[in-house]
Amino acid sequence: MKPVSLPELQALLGKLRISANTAELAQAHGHTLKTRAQTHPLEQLRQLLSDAGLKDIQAAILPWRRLDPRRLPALLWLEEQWWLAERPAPGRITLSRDGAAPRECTEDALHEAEVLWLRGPTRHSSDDAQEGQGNPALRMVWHELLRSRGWIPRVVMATLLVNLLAIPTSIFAMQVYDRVVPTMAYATLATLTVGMLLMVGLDWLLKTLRAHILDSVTCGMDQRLSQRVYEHLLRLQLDQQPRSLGTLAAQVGALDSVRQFFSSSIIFALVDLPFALLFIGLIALIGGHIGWVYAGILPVALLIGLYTRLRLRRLTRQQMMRSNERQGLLVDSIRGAESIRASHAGWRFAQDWQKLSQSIAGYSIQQKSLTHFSATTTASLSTLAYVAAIVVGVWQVEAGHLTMGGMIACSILGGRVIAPIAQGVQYLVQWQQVSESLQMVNGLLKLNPERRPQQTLLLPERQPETLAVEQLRFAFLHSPLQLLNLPRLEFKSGERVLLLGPVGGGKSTLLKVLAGLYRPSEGRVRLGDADLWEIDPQIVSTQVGYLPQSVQLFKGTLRSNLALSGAVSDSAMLETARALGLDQIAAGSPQGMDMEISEGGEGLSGGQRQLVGLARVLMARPRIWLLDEPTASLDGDAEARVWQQLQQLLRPEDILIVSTHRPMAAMPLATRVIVLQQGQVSRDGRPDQVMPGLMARAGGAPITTPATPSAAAAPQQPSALQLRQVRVQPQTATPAPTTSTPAATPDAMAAQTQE
Ligand SMILES: Nc1ncnc2c1ncn2[C@@H]1O[C@H](COP(=O)(O)OP(=O)(O)OP(=O)(O)O)[C@@H](O)[C@H]1O
Repeated sequence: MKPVSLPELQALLGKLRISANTAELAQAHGHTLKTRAQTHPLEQLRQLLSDAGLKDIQAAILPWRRLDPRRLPALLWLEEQWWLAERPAPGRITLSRDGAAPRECTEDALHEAEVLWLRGPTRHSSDDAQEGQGNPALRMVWHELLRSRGWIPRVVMATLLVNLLAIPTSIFAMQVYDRVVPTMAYATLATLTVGMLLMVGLDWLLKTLRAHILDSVTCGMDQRLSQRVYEHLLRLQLDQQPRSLGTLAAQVGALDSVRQFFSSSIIFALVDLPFALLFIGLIALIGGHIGWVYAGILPVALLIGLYTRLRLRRLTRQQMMRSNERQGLLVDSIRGAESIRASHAGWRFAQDWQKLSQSIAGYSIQQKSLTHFSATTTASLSTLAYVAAIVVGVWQVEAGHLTMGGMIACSILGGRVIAPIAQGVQYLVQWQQVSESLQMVNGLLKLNPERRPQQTLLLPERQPETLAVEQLRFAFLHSPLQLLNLPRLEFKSGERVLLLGPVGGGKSTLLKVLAGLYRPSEGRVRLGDADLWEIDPQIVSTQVGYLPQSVQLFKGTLRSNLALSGAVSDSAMLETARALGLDQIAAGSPQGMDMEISEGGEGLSGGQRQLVGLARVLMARPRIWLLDEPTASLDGDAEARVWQQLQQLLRPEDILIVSTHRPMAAMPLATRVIVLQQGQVSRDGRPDQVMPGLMARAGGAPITTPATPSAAAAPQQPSALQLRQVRVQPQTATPAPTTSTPAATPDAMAAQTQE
């Protein structure tokens, strides 16, 4: 493969909207060709991009069949030349290169091609969120805020009265200075004082009432908002879920600051700010030119707020990103404490933590100093405004336009102007933080839910006879790797399928797609006659049972973990627990089935966790059973028990699809074997057609496997591979033979399937 040609690279960068300086790129290209002529084109490209100042660009070279075509444009190495490949429409690919006429071809024609794929700098979630689709988080907060509007007039009224009470206070001061002090009129003073006491009492009452109303409104709102975000998280299309736990947790938590900001700022905008303007008018009425002093500080304060906000923008973003990373690191280190300890990797994690903390601290210091700058500048500005008001007041008194009392009243009212202005500056500064939080929540809310809202879902009454995929392709969001490419694969009623293949071959991914957990990037999954994604997920989950490769247990009891959805009778649970040997765990605990399980299933062994997961599927008795490595953590006896149970529970019309690296133990059940390699079916047939070839390649003696369920009792030959004792009842009524079956190791299976 030759080094990447410059015109095609420039064209690709242009298509990807990665701005590059043409001269620098050309210079870097020439330099790389000279200095790194012997290195791999990918290495050359990385060096070239780095020399041209293009940082954070991901690059990968992969065979065409591994590329998710939706990730085009990319460069293609075809016919000993680099081409720019684009996909104007599904199934259509256009190829172009400098000096050649563009041409169109089908995806199949590119089978031999290699792809050079580039991806621009990872954008911050907020950048994504700003694109087109509006601001769902903001809409949601406003919707909840205005949902029961009854609280707004009450709070506005209370705040209005509290503000109005400032007027009597200033009038009181004015009267005392102008009337009481010159004449020593104690009766007037007493009346005014009683009046003021009443005002203070009323002020206290109103403020308490307002706080109470606001608290109860925001508590209810908090509940509803967090519930909506959490439910969205639960309904999220699983293949789109962010991989960083830190980001995910932060996205859910970010709503809090948004809500708090809006519920307090709405009062500010509705009452405090208009009142500040009203008070400026009142000051102008009483003190003439003093009003200008307060009117003047408004724009200055606004400028301070805007300037601080602007400066905070990048800092807040960076600080949040680092905080999310640190959160993710914390979660990882708690979950992986054993591995960290065992590998003596603590120092590396501590180092990462230190780096992140240092970076967060750096941003925090800058952030804090900016926030302090705005707060102290506004405070100084307020004092300056007060001094200026007094100076102008003296001048006004001298001119005979203002009394002494009027001047005092103006300074009291001035306090009522300055407080909201200072508050407004803080809101402006806070808004930066809040808008970042909003973008984070948006990042989560914009991820697609499993089913479209308002989608009319199908509710098929008949049990499905088949499960099939058609023209299926699957790739994770933002990944160029096509993990599944299956033109057609059908599973019929009564089939017992073993899914084999090397590590990373796509077995788990296929099972998740079949279970409706991952949505195909292209193509369809058909459950019976309907598209699985058109069927109500409740129906899908009753018809399709899925056992994940690693079973997750949750904080609670053994009972609550077994009956995760709560819809299982006690007798069914006990029966299944007994059949799988789980009753022995319960018997070993004083609380029996109510024995406590900690977060993440701590307290149970790996095998026991797997049994709990299996029990969940067994109790659900689905029509289609999708089991991912169901016995990987079990010993021989437990494994045999599992297959026995499955054999008893499976109805003749049920479909069983099992992914496994230990196929021989499950062989008596199997009626079909599929080998999946790099997301494609490399073999598919009856066990007696597929297995001998596989075993021979794996270095084991060919074995006789049942072609049909009735042939399952046929004794099997032990191979040179690892021997495993299992006792499995054949599917027929014939007595169960005790078989010594070889278990192919993952490595062996990987070797077997190399074409
Ligand atoms: N969440 C993910 N994001 C991106 N790639 C993933 C993700 N999960 C799995 N993959 C990739 O998908 C490919 C197929 O993985 P999968 O788990 O389906 O393989 P498998 O055949 O079940 O392997 P194993 O036998 O080890 O369980 C792997 O190359 C893996 O790197």
